[in-house]
Amino acid sequence: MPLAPTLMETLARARADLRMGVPVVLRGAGGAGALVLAAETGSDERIGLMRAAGEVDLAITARRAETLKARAYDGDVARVLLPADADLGWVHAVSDPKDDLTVPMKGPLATRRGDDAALHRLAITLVKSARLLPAALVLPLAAPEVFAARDDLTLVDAVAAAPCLMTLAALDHVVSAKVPLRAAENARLHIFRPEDGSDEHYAIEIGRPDRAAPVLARLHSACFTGDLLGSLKCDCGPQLNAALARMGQEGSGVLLYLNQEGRGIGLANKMRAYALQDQGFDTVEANHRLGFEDDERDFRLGAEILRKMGFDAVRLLTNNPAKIEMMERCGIAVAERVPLKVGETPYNEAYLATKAAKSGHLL
Ligand SMILES: Nc1nc2c(ncn2[C@@H]2O[C@H](COP(=O)(O)OP(=O)(O)OP(=O)(O)O)[C@@H](O)[C@H]2O)c(=O)[nH]1
Ligand SMILES: [Zn+2]
Repeated sequence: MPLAPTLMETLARARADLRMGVPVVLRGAGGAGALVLAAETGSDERIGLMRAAGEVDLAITARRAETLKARAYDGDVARVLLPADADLGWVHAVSDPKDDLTVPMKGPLATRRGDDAALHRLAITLVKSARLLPAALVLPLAAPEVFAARDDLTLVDAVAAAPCLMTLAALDHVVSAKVPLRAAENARLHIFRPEDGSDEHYAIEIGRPDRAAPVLARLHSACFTGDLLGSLKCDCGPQLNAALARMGQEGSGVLLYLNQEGRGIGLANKMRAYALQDQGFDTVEANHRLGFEDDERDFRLGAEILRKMGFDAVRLLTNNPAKIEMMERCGIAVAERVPLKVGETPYNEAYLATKAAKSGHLL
């Protein structure tokens, strides 16, 4: 049925449903499946209905389980059993670390072992890609198709979805036009749109860089607080301006503005991480307590956009060795690293020191 949504399009629907607090159905190997509800957006009523239908687990990441001192028997995932009186407040307390210090969970939390956790893992991948807290309620279903049809829920083929979610979606060049900038009057803005319905990304091309030589390039990840508000908590705004200024001085360059806010966890989760930093945790610890890895960005994206624009070698403006490694691995040669040390303030001194100590940032 060519008019029916493809798997990738169904996944985009599933993400939108989860963000709204609507459950989705996964069909697993062998025909059995699961009903999935994001912990962050689920309601007491829907949780109650799920519990009435069977035994519900709360899937969390091993990172979050570590903070909660719960055993993760499934490697990167833990399946927490719901106590008899578990309600929405309990679900939020397990999935959101905001009150960990003031109202510690009365543990120990019991976790499931044995059987297969593939659907729980996929549930977490889906809620993460919806930029929600990485925690999901999962109810096993014997007949997923029947369940999905009854309540008109999005049905996802979980076996095919797992590899699909690992694959970088194709990017379409939508449009480009001149945008004269303070830093460089001869600038063009290009818009790239991923075919999986996720956020668009931008490229700012300064001058007409020679495609046969390494281009001065910056892979900038969106930072609403730093880029737009002038936050002193990070160095993003000054880095953005300094990179464009350098390209303007040299007369050519390309700045990719990647919509990977908060190192890929989204602005709401980044603000949750900031709130944890107010409690004394550093930038890496805060991500871990929320259940995320230090850095959830996919830098294949940057490489793909560069390639689409005709570049295969860069002089990369960065202090982050992971970006250099990723570029090389994706087939973009890094002819030179150009350091970008600007924007240090008393407020971001500890943040920059943590990045150097824990994420290997070059000083
Ligand atoms: N999760 C999280 N994200 C943050 C925090 N502070 C800044 N960010 C995000 O981190 C990203 C910064 O990206 P980049 O400017 O590429 O920084 P980088 O990885 O250190 O690399 P270079 O600047 O190239 O050296 C942006 O997406 C910010 O929104 C934080 O405390 N927690
Ligand atoms: Zn920032």
